[in-house]
Amino acid sequence: MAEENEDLTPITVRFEGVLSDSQVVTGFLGAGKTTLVNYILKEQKDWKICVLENEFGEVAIDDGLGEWIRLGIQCPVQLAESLDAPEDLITMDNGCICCSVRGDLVRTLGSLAKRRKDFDAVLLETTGLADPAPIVYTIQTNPKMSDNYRIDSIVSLADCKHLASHLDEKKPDNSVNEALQQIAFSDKILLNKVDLVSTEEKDALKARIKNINNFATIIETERSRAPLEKILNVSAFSMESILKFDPGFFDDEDDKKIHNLELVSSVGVKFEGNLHAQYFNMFMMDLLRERASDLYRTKGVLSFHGQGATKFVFQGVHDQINFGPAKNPWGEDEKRINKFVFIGKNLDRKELTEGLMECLYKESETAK
Ligand SMILES: Nc1nc2c(ncn2[C@@H]2O[C@H](COP(=O)(O)OP(=O)(O)OP(=O)(O)O)[C@@H](O)[C@H]2O)c(=O)[nH]1
Repeated sequence: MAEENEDLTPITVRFEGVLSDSQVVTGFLGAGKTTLVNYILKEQKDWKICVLENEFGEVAIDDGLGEWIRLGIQCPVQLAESLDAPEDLITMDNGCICCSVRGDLVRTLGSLAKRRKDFDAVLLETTGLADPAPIVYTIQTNPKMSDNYRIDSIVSLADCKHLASHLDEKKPDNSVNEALQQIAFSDKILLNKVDLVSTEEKDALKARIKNINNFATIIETERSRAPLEKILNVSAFSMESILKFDPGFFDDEDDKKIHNLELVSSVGVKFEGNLHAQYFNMFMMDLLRERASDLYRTKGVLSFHGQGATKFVFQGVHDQINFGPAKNPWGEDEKRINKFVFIGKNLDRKELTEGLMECLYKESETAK
């Protein structure tokens, strides 16, 4: 607790190299997360990476506790200090990362922040049963965290052989299907263990994943060996990344309807015009009040009436939304196309589209 209150190194500039990237690696039990982490540590030579692993297995079963284990910092240059010292081992309060570990994550990342010069990035490997949302919340909502870390991307391992059955699993009322949630949250999905399935099985799973999260990039892998440039330092989570929406995302609506067997799906909405700031705020407030728990990810690129060429972007996880101007304004000849992405449960495309279009600014409103 004492550590949480300690001051961290002051930050002068954000998003310009002083922050450490943090990569969240998630995926169901046995999907290949550790294989990915080992592969990254072995193959990449440019970054000093610190790995945090949240174990929830034998330790948890034995004594009800899990542990954040700092596995070590891998770097091209030998570090002076050993990270195997006992004080580097941080014990969780209780249970799984998605339930109660936030305090420990803050403490761990907080103490690591003081040694930021020793590493460039943090890899957080969740347990196979973790819901990634609390990690995102922790890093984004705690100022000490958001001043020191930015989430580069959420990478999910999908086991080609077993994911479908995990997705099919019916959970008791009100409990989440973790496998589904991990897919819904991800920016990058590694379709792993392709060696164990036929092309047809693989394609079927891919279609199903796209139906849940059509926004994430899917990369087929064996032994988690994804091209590093596609998964590291990709800024896939950032608000700016939403400006790089796959143009096809908004077009193949029919395709998404066909397989809509899951409750979780992705909906893209785009239309031209300027939004009425007040109406849009009201729309979002209502939506989040009623549906925050169903909305895993939201992203948007917006043009507002009265804001000149400023392009706005937002991205959110449940009810926590980051909103602000994009790095670059609207181009002189650029059409003011607003784009929105929603990934969540029970999404109604028509309702979302109509609700958003009602937020359009109409010239008649200032005519009087
Ligand atoms: N056939 C095959 N096996 C793989 C592949 N990738 C990983 N494995 C194996 O799958 C098993 C589980 O891999 P891990 O990397 O430990 O999976 P994990 O997601 O970290 O597992 P948990 O920590 O239990 O959640 C290991 O025996 C790996 O060697 C693959 O592409 N093909």
